[in-house]
Amino acid sequence: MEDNECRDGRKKVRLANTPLSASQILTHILPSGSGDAENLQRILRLLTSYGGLSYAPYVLQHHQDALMSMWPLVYEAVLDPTIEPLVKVHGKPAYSYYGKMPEMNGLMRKAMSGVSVPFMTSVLDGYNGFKGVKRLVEVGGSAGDCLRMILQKHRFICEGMNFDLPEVVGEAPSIPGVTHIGGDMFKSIPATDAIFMKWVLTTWTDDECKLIMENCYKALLAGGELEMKILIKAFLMRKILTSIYEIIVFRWVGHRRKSFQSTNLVSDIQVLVEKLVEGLLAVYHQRQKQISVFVEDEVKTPEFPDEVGFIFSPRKASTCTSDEEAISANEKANALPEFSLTHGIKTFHKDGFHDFGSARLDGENTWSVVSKEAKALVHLNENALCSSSSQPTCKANKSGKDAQKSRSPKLIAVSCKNVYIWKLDFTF
Ligand SMILES: C[S@@+](CC[C@H](N)C(=O)[O-])C[C@H]1O[C@@H](n2cnc3c(N)ncnc32)[C@H](O)[C@@H]1O
Repeated sequence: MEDNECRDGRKKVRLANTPLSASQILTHILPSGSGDAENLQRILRLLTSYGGLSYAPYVLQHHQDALMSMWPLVYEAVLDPTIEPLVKVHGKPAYSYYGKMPEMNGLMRKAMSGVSVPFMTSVLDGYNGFKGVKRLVEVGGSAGDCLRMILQKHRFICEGMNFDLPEVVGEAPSIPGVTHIGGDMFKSIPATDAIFMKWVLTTWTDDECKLIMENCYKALLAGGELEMKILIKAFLMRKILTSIYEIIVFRWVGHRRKSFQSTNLVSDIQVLVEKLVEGLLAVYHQRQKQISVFVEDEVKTPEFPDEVGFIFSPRKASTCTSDEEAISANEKANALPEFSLTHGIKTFHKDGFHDFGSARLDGENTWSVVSKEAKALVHLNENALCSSSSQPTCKANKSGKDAQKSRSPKLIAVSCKNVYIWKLDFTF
């Protein structure tokens, strides 16, 4: 056999410019016939390049000496949780340490680009929750890849701000329409009308997350001309290398300032964060139990805004529109009742819902399946709620404007095999 040939069963295959399967590659590099093609395939899949990006920097980043050296101390986190292992080894928490090491910082940025760009491609494929947003801040946006992709898809967003640590944005590439802003999310976040945050809260403790979210809330208060309702949507996706990731979009929609002013910011935040944490835990635990649907106590009729492509957003989102247009559009779309928040999440088990998540999900191509399942879920919930009680809201839901007003969605999560959509609506 020539050097540029390999064997595929009985056939000889030329190597040049031909896609090769893992077993074909194996016969060429190990002509004795040994080796495991499936494992080779797995490694190749991990290292596949996507337009020049790959998971390789992520793998390298997690195997740097500086990070590996903390593993022998991991057990000490149990004995003494006051100092994390990385601080014990290097005297600083991770991000402060990276900040002093330009090479580590650069690798971190590349690692995030390698995992985030393909990930965001599939998220943006199915998510339309940015309609009406004009100014968008990404908190902890690293090199700005996610923001760039959001702005490329949604031309109506006039201004993008990538907010990250000064050492990180200092080296970030320039991106049309995006301003890189250095700062500390634990201190303050630039005023804006919407915030995108992905894979940031995962790093921090509950108390730290509360602080970050409180700053998000303040940034929206300072920047948002649209108020009344905070819409939080969190998308949790389980991916190959890690457990559960979070993506959150915060934004104001609707406008009714007077009802907002009557609420207490600190306790709202408290409840909001508790709900977020509870919601994340509920979704996580339910996933473990392979149960598909959770609905909070007081849900009457679940509302799925635009992330699954139906209800909401009557406005054409092709250009930067005026605030008035945005407000009136949002008013129509969000004729929601006064502020109400409740504690506690009840898990909702219903025979027949188990079929959710049974649809086959192939890797990245999950959103259309999620969308279908979400629609079916709405339908099932409406039927279940209307038929199971004499709730007056069910009747109201059947007719036009009243139906909109009677909706008081609190929390709903849909789980599929490896994707979770999670959202919370807070109405003021
Ligand atoms: C896991 S990365 C996620 C990057 C990006 N969101 C993505 O999904 O590709 C977390 C980001 O949070 C940033 N970060 C950490 N501490 C921060 C702080 N105090 N203020 C602002 N950003 C911070 C890091 O520099 C890093 O870019």
